[in-house]
Amino acid sequence: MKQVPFIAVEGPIGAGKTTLAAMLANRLGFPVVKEIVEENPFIESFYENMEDWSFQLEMFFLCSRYKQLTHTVNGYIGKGQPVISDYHMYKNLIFSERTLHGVERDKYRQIYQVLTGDLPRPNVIIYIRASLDTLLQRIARRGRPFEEGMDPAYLKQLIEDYDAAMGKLSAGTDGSSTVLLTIDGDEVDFVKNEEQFETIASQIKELVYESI
Ligand SMILES: Nc1ncnc2c1ncn2[C@@H]1O[C@H](COP(=O)(O)OP(=O)(O)OP(=O)(O)O)[C@@H](O)[C@H]1O
Ligand SMILES: Nc1nc(=O)c2ncn([C@H]3C[C@H](O)[C@@H](CO)O3)c2[nH]1
Repeated sequence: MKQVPFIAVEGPIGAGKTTLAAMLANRLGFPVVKEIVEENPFIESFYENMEDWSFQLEMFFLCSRYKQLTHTVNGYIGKGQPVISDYHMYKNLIFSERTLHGVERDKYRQIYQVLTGDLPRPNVIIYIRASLDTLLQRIARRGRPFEEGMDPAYLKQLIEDYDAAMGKLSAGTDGSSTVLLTIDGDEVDFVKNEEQFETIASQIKELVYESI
């Protein structure tokens, strides 16, 4: 093994990132890093009025993820221990490029570069793609109150943004070398179908112990 396995699970809202990251961590015996959501003091206000609250919300996510990743590097990756995370730092840009505008977006981009420039990047990304219908169903079933009024057009846009961003990351245009494993979340049900989950786990094992 040449690199310490640093695996990120990504995909639009409700795709199943946290669920799959936890299942894989359990199966492979790796620690899991989960994003901080409910603690974000701006999330309810953001979903009520994105225009007014996006800068505060994006800055909170960016700073908390920066802090969390720094701890992860010091506690695990820097010591040669593998980690599975239910997000990639690049997620900050996927969302902020959509929600911020003008001066706030320019300032955010600069802060993003300063905070993330020297942080290690995942060497494997598991990208869960799913249709708008599937995502809306899962979000509704999960029942977070602040997501109840989410505009489907926002989610649809994020699906497209994710496709564009994952293509860019896998092509390595940001200077990193990343293996991208894409899962069709409409067809593959890793929660109910054990065989399908085992296939994903085997693919990851193979990548981790043979390629990276
Ligand atoms: N393959 C699946 N089949 C059916 N339900 C699923 C599947 N994956 C996840 N779910 C359910 O869908 C909901 C969303 O999953 P989860 O919270 O893991 O998504 P997420 O991508 O981490 O969401 P967020 O972007 O909001 O952090 C949860 O209720 C989960 O139990
Ligand atoms: N705008 C914005 N920027 C982010 O970086 C970000 N990360 C997560 N989220 C939203 C999606 C789910 O509702 C909920 C849980 O993922 O929080 C975000 N929203």
